[in-house]
Amino acid sequence: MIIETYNLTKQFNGKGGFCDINLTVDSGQVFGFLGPNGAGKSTFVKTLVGLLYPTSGLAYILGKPLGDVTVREKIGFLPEGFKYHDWMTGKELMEFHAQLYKIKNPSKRIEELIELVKLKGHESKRIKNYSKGMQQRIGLAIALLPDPDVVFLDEPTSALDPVGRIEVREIIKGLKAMGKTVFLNSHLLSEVEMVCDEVAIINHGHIIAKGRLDELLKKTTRVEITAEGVSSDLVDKLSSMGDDFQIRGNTMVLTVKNRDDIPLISKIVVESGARLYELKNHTDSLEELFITLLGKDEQNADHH
Ligand SMILES: Nc1ncnc2c1ncn2[C@@H]1O[C@H](COP(=O)(O)OP(=O)(O)OP(=O)(O)O)[C@@H](O)[C@H]1O
Repeated sequence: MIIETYNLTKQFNGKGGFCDINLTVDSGQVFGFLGPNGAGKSTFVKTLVGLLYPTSGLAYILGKPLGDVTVREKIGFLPEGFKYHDWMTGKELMEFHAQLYKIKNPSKRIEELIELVKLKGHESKRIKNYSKGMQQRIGLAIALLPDPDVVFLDEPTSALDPVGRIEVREIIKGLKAMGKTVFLNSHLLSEVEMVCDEVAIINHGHIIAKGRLDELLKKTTRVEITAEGVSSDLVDKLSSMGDDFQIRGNTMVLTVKNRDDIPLISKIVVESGARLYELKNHTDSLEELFITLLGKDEQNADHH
């Protein structure tokens, strides 16, 4: 296990931050940590990389407790909106960070990374002349300098244009292919949907959903059935098969946990004697799931 947290909590004078987070991230995963602004994503990552001290709970990175110095050498971190020494050139900035990481003979590594983040030809320009996207990419190269086993990226694409986003997405996929674990903080859901294996959704410092992306999305298949001659018996049966059952005229709508329930639903409708005109299903995108879960959490909220 690369990351394990047990009731990990960080609060600032009893407020903000995050609370009782239990997460595990397997080796080689791209893990998406999602939540609206102020949900606690950055505080969580800063706590994991050792920049903030937790209020309570336990966590292990690469099997070692938080703050272990040997682990810090194997962690890469791209902070959100980091302000670099902008009078330095890209190459100087990387050399400076290589020194901090105590990397011996870093020239080859620096060259490879500059290539990887597509800054070849720009390495002798000063950071202040870099575009936001280039600054983000040099930050990514710095995060990768120690050849980390796990890399934490806090909103790596928020400053980027669509082309830059695709490039960062490709880099993340490349890291995964190299067997690295990537922990990605983001509020850009479609991005996460394209690269992540597992996600956790955080709201007001609490996890409101987590799991494999494909399974979370499977859980919310909306089925719309249009039929005539619907008996009350059929209504009873269908309403017990899923959540949020509604009936409007000839149309019944329900949410089923498992997409594989759909053939069964059509069988039940037909066998009840009703005439089935249409059966549509719609699996939520991550964005729709996110909005639904946040909405439910706000309704049930007793934590804010
Ligand atoms: N140093 C601090 N002192 C006091 N409160 C803080 C501090 N840092 C963060 N918070 C509070 O903790 C909560 C979580 O903030 P955090 O920055 O972790 O959220 P986030 O999900 O990363 O949001 P964003 O996407 O806007 O960066 C917020 O309510 C924030 O105001």
